[in-house]
Amino acid sequence: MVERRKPISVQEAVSKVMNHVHLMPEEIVSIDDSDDGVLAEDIYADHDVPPFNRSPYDGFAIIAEDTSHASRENPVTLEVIEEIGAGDVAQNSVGHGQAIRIMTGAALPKGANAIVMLEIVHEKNDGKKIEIKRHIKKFDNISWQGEDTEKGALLLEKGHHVTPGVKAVLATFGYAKVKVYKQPVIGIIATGSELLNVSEPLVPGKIRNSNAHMIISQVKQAGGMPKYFGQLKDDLEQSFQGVKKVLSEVDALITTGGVSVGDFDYLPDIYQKLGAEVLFNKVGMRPGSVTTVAYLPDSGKILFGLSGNPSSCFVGFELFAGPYIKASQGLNNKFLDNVEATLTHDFPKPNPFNRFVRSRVTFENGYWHSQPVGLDKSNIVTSLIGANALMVLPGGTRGYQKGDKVKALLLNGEGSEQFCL
Ligand SMILES: Nc1nc2c(c(=O)[nH]1)N[C@H]1C(S)=C(S)[C@@H](COP(=O)(O)OP(=O)(O)OC[C@H]3O[C@@H](n4cnc5c(N)ncnc54)[C@H](O)[C@@H]3O)O[C@H]1N2
Ligand code: MOO
Repeated sequence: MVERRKPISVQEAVSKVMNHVHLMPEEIVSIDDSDDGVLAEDIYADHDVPPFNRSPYDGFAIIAEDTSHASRENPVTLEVIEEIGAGDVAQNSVGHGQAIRIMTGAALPKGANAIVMLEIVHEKNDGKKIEIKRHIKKFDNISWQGEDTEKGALLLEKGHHVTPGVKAVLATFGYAKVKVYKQPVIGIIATGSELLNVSEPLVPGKIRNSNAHMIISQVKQAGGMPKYFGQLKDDLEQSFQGVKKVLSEVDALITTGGVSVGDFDYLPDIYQKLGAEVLFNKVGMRPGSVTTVAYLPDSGKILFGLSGNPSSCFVGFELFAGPYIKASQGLNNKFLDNVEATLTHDFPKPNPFNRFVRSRVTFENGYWHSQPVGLDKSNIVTSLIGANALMVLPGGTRGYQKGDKVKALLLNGEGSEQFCL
């Protein structure tokens, strides 16, 4: 008689995983090697931005009051005394009746209190004089020192993801090198005697291994460095030796398949032989109920036993392995974002467990809408094509109806600090 496993809640399973996160060490990398990394230091503004008052336009730096009576009929004429480009500092200060020709980004010359754009002046005498036919207000068109950020401001806290925008900020403050957390190396092993490599032709009884390739990209998306060790046949001793061998080369290991209660589901035996502590082996969710997570107390490494069924494997990764990888890399926003959405179709399946339905969410007329994609079965692979969210349908109901309000976990969102169902 096979042991009956006792499911724990998804929330409980997530906290068990989070209580076993092993934070990666810090490293210093060059700014262009920090893409998609996670900051291991706070970033403060060590100077004002812009660092000086400057011109946002190509034009002329003038004293605004000189134009107070200017009009179409009565233009004011100013003498151009100098020309400066971005990077230059004017030698002269602007006096009454004078102007300095200035290019975008150049420092505002002393004496000037407004910039007038090139397009609205009339140049005369080979550019030695300009005519202005309207009143220019004091402080018009000045990009002020510190208007972007002031010296001393905390701009980014450690644990922030390095995005292109973050890199612009790092460069602004002279971070040629930046402290980030090392990427965890995540080992991947697919188990199952039925598995063929992607390049092999189909033969009766066999299927191609899709999970490994899916997980490789999920690991990358989560910020980890995938290391794929290939496929293992359903043989206890070989699988045990295979798993044991790769453990020294990885920070965490993901296997797929072999976690259920079948005769050839050897992962539970392998965990036992390794002396691992099983954190859970059944979760109150569909798909992915057999997701198993074990922990090696000696090395602090975690073992994710994801289901072999493609959709279960996908969901198990997104709920548990993805947040673990992000947290081990120090990322604050480690969990999937969620939005409240309106269900676009009836979903009549009764729900004993929480269901995570592959869905497509869209934002229309100020509201999120969530549409299930494909068949909601754990062995289905094609429903993963269009899914950009996992719609959460809490268990214990007779199903859901079009128009019901549901939560949807965004697969491509920015992430959230809290796990929220
Ligand atoms: N008596 C019971 N049987 C099953 C239970 C149960 O509670 N009692 N749970 C079912 C559920 S739910 C799931 S999900 C599966 C999970 O099984 P495993 O995680 O042990 O996975 P396998 O048995 O190895 O494979 C399941 C399925 O997925 C295919 N597979 C496996 N690996 C891959 C891969 N890398 N790429 C693509 N497809 C893969 C495999 O051929 C099987 O069809 O167990 C139920 N049974
Ligand atoms: O674990 Mo299975 O994925 O519930 O369908």
